[in-house]
Amino acid sequence: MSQDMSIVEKNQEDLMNDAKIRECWIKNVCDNDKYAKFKTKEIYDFIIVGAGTAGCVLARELINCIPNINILVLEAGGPDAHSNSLISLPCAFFKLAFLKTFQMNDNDWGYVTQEQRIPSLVDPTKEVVKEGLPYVRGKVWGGRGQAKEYNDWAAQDPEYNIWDWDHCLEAFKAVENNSRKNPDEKFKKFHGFDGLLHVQDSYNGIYDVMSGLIDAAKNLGIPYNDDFNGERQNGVGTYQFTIKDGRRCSLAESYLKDALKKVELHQDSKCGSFGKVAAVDVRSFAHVLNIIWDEENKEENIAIGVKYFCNGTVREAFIAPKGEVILCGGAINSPQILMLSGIGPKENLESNNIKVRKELPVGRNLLDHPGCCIFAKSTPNAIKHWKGIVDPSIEIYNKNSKFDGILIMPILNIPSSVGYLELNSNNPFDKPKIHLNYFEKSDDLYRIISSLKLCREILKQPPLSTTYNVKEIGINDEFGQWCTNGDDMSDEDWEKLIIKKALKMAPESKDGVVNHRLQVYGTKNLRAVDASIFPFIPSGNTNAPTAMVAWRASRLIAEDYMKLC
Ligand SMILES: Cc1cc2nc3c(=O)[nH]c(=O)nc-3n(C[C@H](O)[C@H](O)[C@H](O)COP(=O)(O)OP(=O)(O)OC[C@H]3O[C@@H](n4cnc5c(N)ncnc54)[C@H](O)[C@@H]3O)c2cc1C
Repeated sequence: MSQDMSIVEKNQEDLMNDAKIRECWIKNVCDNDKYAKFKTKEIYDFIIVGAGTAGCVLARELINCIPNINILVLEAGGPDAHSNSLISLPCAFFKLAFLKTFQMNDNDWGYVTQEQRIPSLVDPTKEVVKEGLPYVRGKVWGGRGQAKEYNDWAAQDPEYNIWDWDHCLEAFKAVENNSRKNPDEKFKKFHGFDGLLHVQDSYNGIYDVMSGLIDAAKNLGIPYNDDFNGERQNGVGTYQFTIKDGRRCSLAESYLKDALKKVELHQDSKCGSFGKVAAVDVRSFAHVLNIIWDEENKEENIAIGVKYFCNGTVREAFIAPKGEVILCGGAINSPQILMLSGIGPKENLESNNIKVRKELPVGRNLLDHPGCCIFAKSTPNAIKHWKGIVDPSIEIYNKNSKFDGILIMPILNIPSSVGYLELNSNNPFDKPKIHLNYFEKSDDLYRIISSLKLCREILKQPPLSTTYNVKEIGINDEFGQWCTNGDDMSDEDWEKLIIKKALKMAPESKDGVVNHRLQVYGTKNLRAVDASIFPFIPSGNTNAPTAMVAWRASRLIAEDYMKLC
């Protein structure tokens, strides 16, 4: 490698300044300029791109697993305390989405998906067209699924065994800090109590009407479930939330801030002065543009650092020997960075004047959980919030809204339709084209329509219909357009209503982009560790599975690093 890979030398004054800046970071005050002037050359053992769920867990786990390393975390957004305070409100997403306010602030990437045209389920000779959707993606420091799904990850090849349910459960438990009161042995088998991701039962307890909703579902033969992250995922019941003291528990708040506390000074044995600071540095408003490759060994695609934009200038950060660049930019941005760096589908790269270093199906396995809402009025003040599941492939939950009533939202947890994304241009600030392909496969449409129909039946059941005077008032798409209030919807009406709108871990022969150790095929020193690597999307909310992936990845990275010592 061409760079001078000696560790950045710091004198004692620098270290004191570092400590001050670190303190500032912990208080959520960032001052990039001040920081930048103390660095002569930016060299780190690990460069993590993105301080979202995966980046925060990974930074904390690596700094604690591997002795004497330093880590740079580059995040395009800012610390979360700077951002919209609604982020920490447990139920704010619905408000944000409906009001479209989230996309108007700096904590979002402002993506809009491509228009969709799919064959009609009712009349296959026709097409149903739906325009692009605002696609919220967090730009800020930042359910689990079923055992079978992780065993499917593992079944891809013998070496993928490290992702079977037992290994994943170990990681889920390691990150979890569950505060359920008096957990029984069965609960303890599936949950952790010492991690930093706080999980709790509904903050407000169970309202009468929630019990009413549960009873209404039970009337239709749906069994009760008191732990959707336990042995089975189907049934009706209340969810646990990643909340601490009434606020959403962000991984930045827990994992990243904990990572920042660890600072070790290592003496340089030759001159006796301080040689290395082992710590995590986080740089906000630092947009990574592309990977820097070792141009002396072109064929090997050796990552040696990243180019990033911060405070109006393009900067470079490099990795030390044995170091790695780790992409944690999320399901849209990690593929985009790879493609901008020459790793991706040949046609899309060449049409954007990007030299192809390695042809891989980057961005071709884009999976998501589309949903739809059904609203019903009830007696005043009956509901605050509640969440439950009926079937692991379809999730139904409700939240309070501007009227007294229930909002039930079926979500397609196991979609058959697969989307993709592609570069719009070779400009790193340009948004990629996102093709969600929601409901492209007719069984997705069939399942979501069936679940909406089931919701209507639940709403008609006592005690909802009797004690709470619940009456359906309409169905609404994901971003707030009222579509209908009819009882007499034809199949065609249902269809029109609903159609509105990645880096796979797998063997290379099966369209994989990263291997079982999350290393990008055809490259060296480069991994992707985030929600983009799911080979199949877990049938639940994806935050905890992403944290689990990052925890598992930290162990794999540490193992590989130690082997090189
Ligand atoms: C609106 C919304 C609501 C959600 N609600 C829930 C929920 O209630 N429960 C749940 O379990 N899951 C939820 N999710 C999903 C959850 O947020 C994701 O599963 C999780 O954040 C994925 O983690 P990640 O690390 O892959 O990506 P992210 O958390 O998105 O992190 C990626 C980070 O990388 C940064 N980044 C990207 N590109 C660059 C670049 N070029 N340079 C520097 N930094 C970059 C981004 O700014 C971001 O901070 C929700 C998602 C959304 C969008």
